[in-house]
Amino acid sequence: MPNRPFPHLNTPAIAHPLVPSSAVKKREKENGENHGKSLPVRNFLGAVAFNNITRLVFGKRFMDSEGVLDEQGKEFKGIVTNGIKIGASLNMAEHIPWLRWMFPLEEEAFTQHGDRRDRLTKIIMEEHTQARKQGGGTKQHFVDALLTLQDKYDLSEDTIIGLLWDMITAGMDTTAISAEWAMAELIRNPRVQQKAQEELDRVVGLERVMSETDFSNLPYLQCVAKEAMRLHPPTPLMLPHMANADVKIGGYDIPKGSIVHVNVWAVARDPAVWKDPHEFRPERFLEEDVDMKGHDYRLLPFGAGRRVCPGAQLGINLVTSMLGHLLHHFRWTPPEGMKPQDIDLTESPGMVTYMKTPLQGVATPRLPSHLYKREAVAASF
Ligand code: HEM
Repeated sequence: MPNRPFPHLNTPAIAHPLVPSSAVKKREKENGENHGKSLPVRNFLGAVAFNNITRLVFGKRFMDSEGVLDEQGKEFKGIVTNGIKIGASLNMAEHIPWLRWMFPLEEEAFTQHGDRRDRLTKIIMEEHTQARKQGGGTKQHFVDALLTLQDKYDLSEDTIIGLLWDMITAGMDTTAISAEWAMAELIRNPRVQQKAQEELDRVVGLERVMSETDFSNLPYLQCVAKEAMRLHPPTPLMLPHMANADVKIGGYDIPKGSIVHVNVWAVARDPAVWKDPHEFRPERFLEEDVDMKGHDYRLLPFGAGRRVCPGAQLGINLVTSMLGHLLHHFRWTPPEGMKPQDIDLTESPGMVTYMKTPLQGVATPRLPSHLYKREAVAASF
């Protein structure tokens, strides 16, 4: 398998996937002063998504508990940022052929980027190989799973590196964007926010933090995540597909070889299949259980068929977890002087659709203070 880039997701979805370490330190100091302040929600979600993915894929948290990046983390961040930059030019050149002359594919820049990415990934792969050799107690992260299966499935090093980075680019911004849209809807709809918090208080209580095992008892929270992904699928046109045969759909001829985009955004807002499609009303999914992992064509934020998102359940769990923690720990309101309905839901156009105006929110704690302590997480295997 070639080392496939992920151009659709390489758009600048989260402008700052990491909160700069200096900003985090400052934030730590100012913790008390944040009370009542309007916060850039995207920055925090971007940092959480980054940590989630690097821990899943590499078993590493490149940030310490203070939010400071280590050397590898800085290099990793540089590679992600550069990928976003050069990926955007590839997007344009691929999708608007008559503009290609304006966006030369910059082969040299791609080669350099690939080399830099491969260099770092190989170092991390070697660390995992050594750790596995040295002790049986190592955890099975995605990189270990691939390295263990390398011989059995004849996986080249290029393939492994490509798969690792597919996970990183596909799983990071999508989850952070989904959570940001959901939080925007929750601040705009205090009724929904309160109902989700009442459920959390009933199920989790006020003396511990939520965990993934609580999800099955939090049906309304799950509906909130689903309703957010119905109205705001992060990849509204999915990934480009190619017709492998001549087909006729809805009276249109699609010749073999055509590049096809499915507008899942429009399908999920179609008044012919959704009642009050523009209303953010999670209850609709309590009334009717609609699958969102590729089986019900009214709701396809993860696509469908053999190229369906392989990280769908993981993505749902990550978004549900972010929302659950944010709602359980804090009551969220708009910045002072702004009404909930004035939150700007304009989309920034692109293959990945993020909020044009980054969400700002005021967080008021709801739990006892000892539940806000930062837990140090081991940055090793
Ligand atoms: C809310 C979160 C997510 C959303 C909305 C989402 C959505 C999508 C969509 C729409 C596709 C294209 C499907 C198609 O064209 O038919 C896709 C592909 C993909 N996603 Fe996700 N995704 C999410 C999270 C994740 C996560 C967490 C991972 C892994 C860590 C992941 C890994 C992938 C990969 C590897 C592909 C490419 C599959 C292929 O080309 O065969 N995604 N995703």
